[in-house]
Amino acid sequence: MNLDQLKEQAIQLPSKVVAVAAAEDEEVIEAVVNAVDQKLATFILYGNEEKIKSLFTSSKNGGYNKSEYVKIVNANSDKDAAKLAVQAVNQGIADVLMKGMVSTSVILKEVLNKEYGLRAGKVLSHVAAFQIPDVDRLIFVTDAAMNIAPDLNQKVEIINNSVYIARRLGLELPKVAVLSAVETVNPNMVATVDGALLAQMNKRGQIKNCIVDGPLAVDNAISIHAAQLKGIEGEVAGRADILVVPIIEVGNALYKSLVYFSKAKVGGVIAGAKAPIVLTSRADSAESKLYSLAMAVRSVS
Ligand SMILES: CCCC(=O)SCCNC(=O)CCNC(=O)[C@H](O)C(C)(C)COP(=O)(O)OP(=O)(O)OC[C@H]1O[C@@H](n2cnc3c(N)ncnc32)[C@H](O)[C@@H]1OP(=O)(O)O
Repeated sequence: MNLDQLKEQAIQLPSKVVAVAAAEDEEVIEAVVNAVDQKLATFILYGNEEKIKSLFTSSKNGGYNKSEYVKIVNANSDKDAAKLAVQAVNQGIADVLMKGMVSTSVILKEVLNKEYGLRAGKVLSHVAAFQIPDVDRLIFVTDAAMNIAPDLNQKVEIINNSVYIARRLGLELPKVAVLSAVETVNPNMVATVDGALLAQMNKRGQIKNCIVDGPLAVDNAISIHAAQLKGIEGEVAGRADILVVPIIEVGNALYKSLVYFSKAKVGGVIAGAKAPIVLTSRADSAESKLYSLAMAVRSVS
């Protein structure tokens, strides 16, 4: 499966309503126009109404002629836009939340709001799916965007969320590599200890529906040759589908390196909430935002 096939599958599903927080951004509007044209979703756009309309009328987006599929709701600030969009999802008016030109922490704080947010009693975490040139499968990376320095229990939930998304996308038994700098346990490196514990928890049935191994370095997680050179055996080494990073900085650097150095395509969602949340980086392309929307639609249906 690649991201275009994923998008095609999502298009076949009943259309979903997406609430966008602070939609006044060219790439966001381009993604919205593409999604509407491809019948992927309909939208409620929260933000500066005037700016949003002017972006629609810019030549690239071909005029605001999508009113049947796009509703605009004026908001006085980014925070207001985030709050209104979150509330729309909470109230079931929309099925998916999408971040526009609002900072990640502002929208996530609204998502975590106890009164009107999207908590579902689980850890929320980001799952990104990469289509990398010369790699024959999607590679999932988690968590590059939400949990800053997760502890062992949070890592269990981060794995569960990523496995849920991978399975929704058709991977029956995802192979999960818990990343560290080395593949042996070093008590001074928490990530190696957590990797070993998570692998054991998986063997004992405490983490289900996947095969977990760790600690593994990136090379022996994704390259069979590298794994063989180190004498690392097992079903995950060299064949990992999901890479679990120890801290957000590692995930974020891996995410951006794949996009900028390897020309990877990416889609991503936050899982574990009442509804999927599309949280791409501001610099992500309109295409990437569309893949993220497809991933969200696919994971909610
Ligand atoms: C990948 C492309 C996109 C990007 O590049 S994104 C850029 C990088 N990402 C970021 O900057 C966001 C990093 N994360 C954060 O800033 C913060 O963790 C975040 C999500 C805003 C939460 O911050 P705060 O509101 O300060 O959180 P806090 O620790 O004080 O907790 C407040 C309440 O929320 C809860 N909470 C926090 N993170 C959670 C999670 N992941 N899942 C479920 N619940 C969570 C936390 O337990 C606490 O609950 P309670 O009030 O004790 O009931």
